[in-house]
Amino acid sequence: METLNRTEAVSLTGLRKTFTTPRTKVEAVRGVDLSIQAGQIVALLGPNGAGKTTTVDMILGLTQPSSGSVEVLGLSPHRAVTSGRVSAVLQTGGLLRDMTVRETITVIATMHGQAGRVTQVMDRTGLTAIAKRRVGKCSGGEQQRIKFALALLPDPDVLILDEPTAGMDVMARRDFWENMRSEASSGRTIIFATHYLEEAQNFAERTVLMSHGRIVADGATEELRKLISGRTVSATLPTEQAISQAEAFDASVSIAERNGQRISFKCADSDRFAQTLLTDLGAWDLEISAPSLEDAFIQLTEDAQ
Ligand SMILES: Nc1ncnc2c1ncn2[C@@H]1O[C@H](COP(=O)(O)OP(=O)(O)OP(=O)(O)O)[C@@H](O)[C@H]1O
Repeated sequence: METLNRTEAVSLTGLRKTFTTPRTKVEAVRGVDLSIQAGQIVALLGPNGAGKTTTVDMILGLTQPSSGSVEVLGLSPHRAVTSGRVSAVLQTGGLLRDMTVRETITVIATMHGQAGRVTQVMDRTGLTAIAKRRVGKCSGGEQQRIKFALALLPDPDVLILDEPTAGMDVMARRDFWENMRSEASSGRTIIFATHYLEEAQNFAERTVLMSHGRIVADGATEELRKLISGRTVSATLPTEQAISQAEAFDASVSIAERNGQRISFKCADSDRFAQTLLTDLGAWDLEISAPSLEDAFIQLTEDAQ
């Protein structure tokens, strides 16, 4: 049945999860509202303990919210997952070590009634070359690729990945994301949790930053990248004329803060700008700083208001 939200892949409303143990209460997710449209690629970025896994688990129906609601493709998580329209690559969840790679893919494919997709999925995930290898002999990165292949078997509309490159070296990470890129171009909605800003930058069009169970900011990853790539250069300048000349250095330079002759400039090319300040404009006490991820996001949210 068509619903009004037919272009909405995931909708989270007032989502909360509190884990209660005999000793403590952990508010893992503290009121998350999030709407992800079909076809978007979204990074859930945040440090350890931010609540990313708990959120992903609620989207997949693996954990029940304490309050709030989750809809996936207009369905309950359970219905969306059992219909094969949503699948996931999770941090936990074991593979059987004694089976070969091909056996693993074939068994799960058969269970889903997708035996015809085994060869295609193995080719697409680069597993054909290691088809006869026992899973227990596969590297961490190869095992992640197997999980990725299993997630692709039902040909899902929504693919959720919880730190999919954990345990991979740099090369394996690069290969993995290249693969994902081609999956994304086929119009799937992809949501992935990561600790790495770089992964969000390289892959997601939208980044949702979580911290302490809340969404701290939500915006276009490109905007974030621009904010992060800029630098703040602070220096004391001798004259008003030197300050004006510094401001005219290039179009990216602007004054962020001024305290007498002590000025903080924002700029794109900090190395060249700093050199000009010191050698041509007689500046001293020069400091260069990069905005932290949190700083950048605070600015993003302020800009959005
Ligand atoms: N089953 C549980 N029982 C008690 N506390 C839990 C449980 N699961 C998660 N937590 C706590 O909830 C908080 C959020 O954890 P969660 O795993 O969602 O964060 P995360 O952002 O995914 O972190 P990581 O990047 O380390 O996976 C943490 O403080 C964690 O210790």
